[in-house]
Amino acid sequence: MITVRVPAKVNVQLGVGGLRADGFHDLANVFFAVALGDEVTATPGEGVTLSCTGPDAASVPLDDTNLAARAARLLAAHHGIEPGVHLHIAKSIPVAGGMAGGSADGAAALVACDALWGLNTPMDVLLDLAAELGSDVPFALIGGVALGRGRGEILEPLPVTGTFHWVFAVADGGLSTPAVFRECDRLRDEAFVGSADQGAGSGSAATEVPTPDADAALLAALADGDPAALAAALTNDLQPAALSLRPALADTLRAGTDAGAIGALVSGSGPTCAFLAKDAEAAAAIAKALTGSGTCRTAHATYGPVPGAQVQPGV
Ligand SMILES: C[C@](O)(CO)[C@H](O)COP(=O)(O)OP(=O)(O)OC[C@H]1O[C@@H](n2ccc(N)nc2=O)[C@H](O)[C@@H]1O
Ligand SMILES: Nc1ncnc2c1ncn2[C@@H]1O[C@H](COP(=O)(O)OP(=O)(O)OP(=O)(O)O)[C@@H](O)[C@H]1O
Repeated sequence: MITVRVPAKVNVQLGVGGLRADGFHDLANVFFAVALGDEVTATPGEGVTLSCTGPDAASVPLDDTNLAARAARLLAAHHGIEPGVHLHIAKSIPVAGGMAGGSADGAAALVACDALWGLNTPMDVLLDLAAELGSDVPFALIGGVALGRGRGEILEPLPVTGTFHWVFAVADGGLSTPAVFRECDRLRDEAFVGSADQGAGSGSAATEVPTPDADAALLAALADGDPAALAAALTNDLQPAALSLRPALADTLRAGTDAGAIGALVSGSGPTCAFLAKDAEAAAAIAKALTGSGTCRTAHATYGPVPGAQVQPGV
């Protein structure tokens, strides 16, 4: 039996470039791995079977569409073997929450099956398989803090000092990642049509947005371990789209700021909201205030960065 612990992520910068011909967007995506995570346990079995426990377990598909099952099959196919595994997902990461929960389980299943089947697959091969599964999956393998370029799968680990304290406000119900990217494009096209420039280009502003760069002030804040500077530099180009689809998130963001958060943003494609706190004590107080605020289902205090998918010793 192999148990792998895997982190959720928050994007401390999510710069979204133009819509590509393949339907993806080029990103400047600064991933940050947090201690809030899932555990995936692999035991020998026939074929690939799944089970899941946790508050959101009813929303997790237990068929071949589950990213953990897809990961097990992809790894077996890569090595030309028949997969034999039961995967149990102990789920703490909110489902469809913008924290890459499914991607985390995919990464954890790659690592767990690799160990269970004694394959010793090199990390660069695991990263390629992870990128086939989804744009967020490679980061869940490495964890820490990293810049993701391309559609988010081309990773460069970033230097970071110390520990940052976070609070995550979990919403009722999820948001579909493709729907949020589509809304981002729609808002960009709408802004273009309303601008004085209209008529100058092809008429689709969404395809013409240049790919953003990582923000130098944000990278310095991470390297210096400076929460106030990081709070000031947090940005998410998907936030207007998430707020457009779920206007009540503005109340959640305000409730966290009113409770003392030094920074607040929508996590990835949402609807989870992320709050940076000045220390662990402040994070606990903000989580308590948010939980009682009526603007979210629940809130968790946590910290990071933490490593990516890791086999748990002796389990
Ligand atoms: C929003 C983020 O979570 C930020 O880290 C990611 O960009 C999303 O990553 P993910 O959930 O792993 O997404 P994927 O499974 O690769 O893609 C799902 C869908 O999201 C959209 N998508 C995703 C990544 C990207 N760079 N551009 C996109 O437009 C596309 O419509 C794609 O079909
Ligand atoms: N292991 C899994 N855990 C949760 N959802 C999964 C899993 N595998 C597949 N899914 C499907 O993927 C959808 C998105 O789930 P997920 O929790 O990964 O969203 P997310 O955190 O918003 O993703 P991201 O932040 O990467 O955009 C779910 O609604 C579910 O149908």
